[in-house]
Parts: sequence; structure tokens; C-alpha cells
Amino acid sequence: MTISVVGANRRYGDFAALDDVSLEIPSGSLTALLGPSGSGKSTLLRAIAGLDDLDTGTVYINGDDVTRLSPQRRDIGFVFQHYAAFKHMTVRENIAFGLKIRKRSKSEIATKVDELLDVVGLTTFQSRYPNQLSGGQRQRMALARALAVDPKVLLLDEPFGALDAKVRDELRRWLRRLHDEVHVTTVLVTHDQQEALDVADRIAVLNKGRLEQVGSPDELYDHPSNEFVMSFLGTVARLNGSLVRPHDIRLGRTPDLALADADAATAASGVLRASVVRVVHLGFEVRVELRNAATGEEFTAEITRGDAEALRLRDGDEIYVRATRVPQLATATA
Ligand SMILES: Nc1ncnc2c1ncn2[C@@H]1O[C@H](COP(=O)(O)OP(=O)(O)OP(=O)(O)O)[C@@H](O)[C@H]1O
Repeated sequence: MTISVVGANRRYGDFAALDDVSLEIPSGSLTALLGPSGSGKSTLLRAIAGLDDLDTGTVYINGDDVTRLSPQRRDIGFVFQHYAAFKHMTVRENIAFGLKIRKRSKSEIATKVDELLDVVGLTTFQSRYPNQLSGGQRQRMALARALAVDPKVLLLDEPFGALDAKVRDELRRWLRRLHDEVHVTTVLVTHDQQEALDVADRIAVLNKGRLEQVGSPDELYDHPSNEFVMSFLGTVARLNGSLVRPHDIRLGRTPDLALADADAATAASGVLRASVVRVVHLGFEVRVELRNAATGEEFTAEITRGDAEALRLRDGDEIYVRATRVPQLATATA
């Protein structure tokens, strides 16, 4: 089911939480709403769910104008960061809840719940109560409960936000596989660019209530439309006025850092002198923290272990750097 938001505005007093946002979410996609805290992600998600009203604007689901429909009538599954499970019900009963109140037959409920327990990997935990589950298991139960009623769309607001890094990482992969199996149009709110790049097939970047860019992870990474998008998707350094990514910086002992594939934009960024502040070994990669000799600005380059060994970098060394790639931004905003 395609979701379209057209001309969405939401103000709180003088403050624009959503400022003329229009967004198309393709049927069957897993779209991340990505942005810093306060950028309007949850406001947009809640407007799609019908939990909050827009001041102006329209929400369409599958071509139908649902702007005035109650959340219950939008056929939506919703999972929040802190999921409120029914404490007195087992995992199985929690997942079955939505089907029961819709008065489905016992056998239909049993079949559906068995299937979902399997999908979310909780079959052996089905008789437990929510407080006997780990945080990650609880969120999987929440997803199963949301999916039980075959929603047209699944809306997830930082569903893994409260979990530790390792569990979050596992659940992301699991969500991606689940989505590949179930194909329900899914919108995931996250402030974590790694999470968005990892699981989403489309990313919508929000900043101060405005939509900055929408596209595939590759499109956003390779062709960010402005400096905000580029710096929000990962670490960046500023070399001679251009933003570059740490792994697009070449280091050398001499200023002769010729590039086979140098193009005009790269050549313009030139060779700079820098001193090595610190060398950090991160397995295969080596992170080199540097200080621009001309400006004193610190920045980071990421090189392979092999390159680092060849250069034999030591703290305090004076070296030369240049960008091997400078993304061309559509607009230059800060
Ligand atoms: N009920 C409200 N009353 C006043 N201001 C609100 C209300 N709800 C949200 N806001 C403001 O609107 C802005 C957007 O909030 P929203 O929750 O959509 O941001 P977000 O991008 O989801 O942020 P976070 O990642 O911190 O949850 C914030 O500055 C917030 O303070």
C-alpha cells in the first residue's frame, strides 16, 4: 500500500514541527524517517497513523484520503520504543489479542498466532509473560502483535531505541529479513543513520520539520543533496572548503599524491599539509586523526591497515593529505 503525504504542516505555537512536507512511500518498501531529535519524525509518523492531526495537508493510504479517519480505521500496525504489553497475558495471548477482539474463529487465531510466533522466533516463549522476556524479545512480540491483524502498513517509532547496541543490531537484521518475507509497507522512525542505512530501502531525511532529501541509501550516500544530509549520514571532514568522507582521504609522505582518476572537482580540493594527532587501529581499518596545518582544524581519515603500515604513521608526523572524492552537492547549505 502506497502512503502519500501531501503538504503536511503542523505547528506548536510558533514552532513548525512539520513545514510543508510531501512524501511518497512506495508500496512494500521499508522507508526510514531519519533526522536529529526534534526534526519532526514522530510528528510525521503520528500523522500517518492518525494519532495526531495535521494543521493542513493530506494523508493518503493506497490512494484513499485517510486524513480524517480515526487510527482504528486506517488499518495500521504500530510499535513504539516502549511497548505496552498486557502484563497479565502470555506472549501467545498478547499476539492473539487483536484477532480476538475482531472476533476471528478460534482455529483461525491459533493458525495465525503459530505462524507469527515462528516468524518472530518466539515459539518456545509463547507461554511466558512479558516480564519474563528480554527487551529484544518483547519488541519482537510487539511486532508480531502489530502484524497479527494483517495491517496495510506498519509504523515503527524507534522500536529498538531502548535496547543495547548488540541486540539492536540483531533486531535490525531480523526486521530486514521479516520485511523481505512479509512485504508490508513499513515506516521506521530513527535518529540513527547506521540503522537507516542498514535496514531501509528508502530514507527520508528530516531537519527542522522540513524534508531534506528522499532516496535509496546509495543515492543519499553518493549524491547527498546538501551538507546537512551528507554530514548526517556519517562523519565528514572539511578540506579546502569541501566536505569529504574519511575514507575518501588519501595520505602520503610527499606532496606528490597523484590520482589516476582525478577529476576537476578532486583536483580543486588540492593537497594539504597535516599533522598526525592519533592513530587508532580498528581491525581492518585504521583511523587517523589529523590536524590541518593551515587552519588547525582536526579531521579524521580512514585508511586500510596495509596503507597505514606502508606509511608507518606515528603521532606528531607531518604528512600530506588530499581528497580522492568530493561529492557534488546540489545545494550548499550549512
Ligand atoms: N504536543 C506538543 N506540544 C508542543 N511541541 C511539540 C509537541 N509534540 C512535539 N513537539 C515539538 O515538535 C518538534 C518535533 O517533535 P517530534 O517528536 O516529531 O521530533 P522527532 O524528530 O521525532 O524527535 P525525537 O527523535 O527526539 O523523538 C519538537 O521540537 C517537539 O518539541
